[in-house]
Amino acid sequence: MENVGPWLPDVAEAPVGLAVSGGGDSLALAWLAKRWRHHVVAFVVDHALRVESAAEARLTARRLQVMGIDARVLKLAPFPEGRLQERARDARFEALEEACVEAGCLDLLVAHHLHDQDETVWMRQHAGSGPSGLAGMEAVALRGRIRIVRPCLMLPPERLRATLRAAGLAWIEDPSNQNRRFERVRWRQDLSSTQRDHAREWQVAAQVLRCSEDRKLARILAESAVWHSAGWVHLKPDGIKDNTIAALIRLVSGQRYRPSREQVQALVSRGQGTLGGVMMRPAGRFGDGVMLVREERAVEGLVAAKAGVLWDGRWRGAADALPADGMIGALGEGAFQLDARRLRLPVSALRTLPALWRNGQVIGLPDVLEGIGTVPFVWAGGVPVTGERGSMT
Ligand SMILES: Nc1ncnc2c1ncn2[C@@H]1O[C@H](COP(=O)(O)OP(=O)(O)OP(=O)(O)O)[C@@H](O)[C@H]1O
Repeated sequence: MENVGPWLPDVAEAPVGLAVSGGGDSLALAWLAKRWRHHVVAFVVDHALRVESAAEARLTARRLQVMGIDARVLKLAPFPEGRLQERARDARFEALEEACVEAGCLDLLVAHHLHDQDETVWMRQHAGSGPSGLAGMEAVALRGRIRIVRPCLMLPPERLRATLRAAGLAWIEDPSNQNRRFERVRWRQDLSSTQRDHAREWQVAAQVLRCSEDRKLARILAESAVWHSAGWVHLKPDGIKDNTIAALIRLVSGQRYRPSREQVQALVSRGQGTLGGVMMRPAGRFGDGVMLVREERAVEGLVAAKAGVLWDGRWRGAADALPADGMIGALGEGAFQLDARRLRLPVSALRTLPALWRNGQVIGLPDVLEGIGTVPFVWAGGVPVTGERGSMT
């Protein structure tokens, strides 16, 4: 576990979180984790997509308790039709992140193993991914307010199952893991050991390349980009390159995914425009180069001002300052009486800041507007612009 640390001390206030589906891999990880530390807490997500899922989640929680592990079942609300696997994964991670924060966990262990990694790399190679994709899943990655840690990434699944058998423990076989409708399942069943070896070679080579590209990107950004606490970036002319723009679009939009290479190239050659929920245009009164600002048309609508709620994937309201009947939404029209010039902000950055609304009126400005804002909002964009990967170090 040293390779994927550093770890907080093993204390009750900061347990390590375990994502346990109830399948063999994650149950084996839970069993091993309990031997490694006293203070762990398991989260079992019930996607509520199959009738048996609630009973399975309860059974898994019981199995974990028998191992001496505190287990909590997180039941997901129904989600819309279409892109089922992707939606389920996103909703699962959101629920897991929320539960980790509540339980005081900084780290969440998931049980992806060597074969999962082979399949990921193989599928990405087929989809024409560059080094960033071919480098596969990271052993350590930041996601929102937690670290996702994959300690089993170098272990074949047989080892995990053998651990459970040796301990005399049972697990659940999810029927969707056999459903050949899903591309991953087909590769899981069909990849030969030679193909898996190829995938591992591509992965290692891509990881080395990705690391060095990440370092270069960090250097260029340090020299040419200025991040402003109101959620926008000024990028000097030397820094205007495809990879910097792609990374900054992801940062400013609060989204987890970068836009495609082709779209970024087209934007860079146009010199201005919108992409991925971000507007890029000449920096004007702020100097040479361009500014990247959240696109007003793309911001999320009003959300109820509940404790810790994330708005627009970018801003989180501080709990005790939010009135129960308030809503969080873009400042938008509420900005028209404010002097953006005096506040030293682009108008578009001002309009896309969060504000507290009630009955169509702004009742609280964000405290990033020094001197006039009173409502504490913290930047909570999901990923850092570089260095999100453990392999950077
Ligand atoms: N319903 C769930 N609840 C909690 N964690 C989950 C859930 N589904 C997946 N995970 C976590 O994400 C990891 C990867 O998910 P994936 O769907 O590939 O695993 P799985 O097929 O459920 O297998 P297993 O539980 O045997 O790892 C799991 O190992 C587990 O750590």
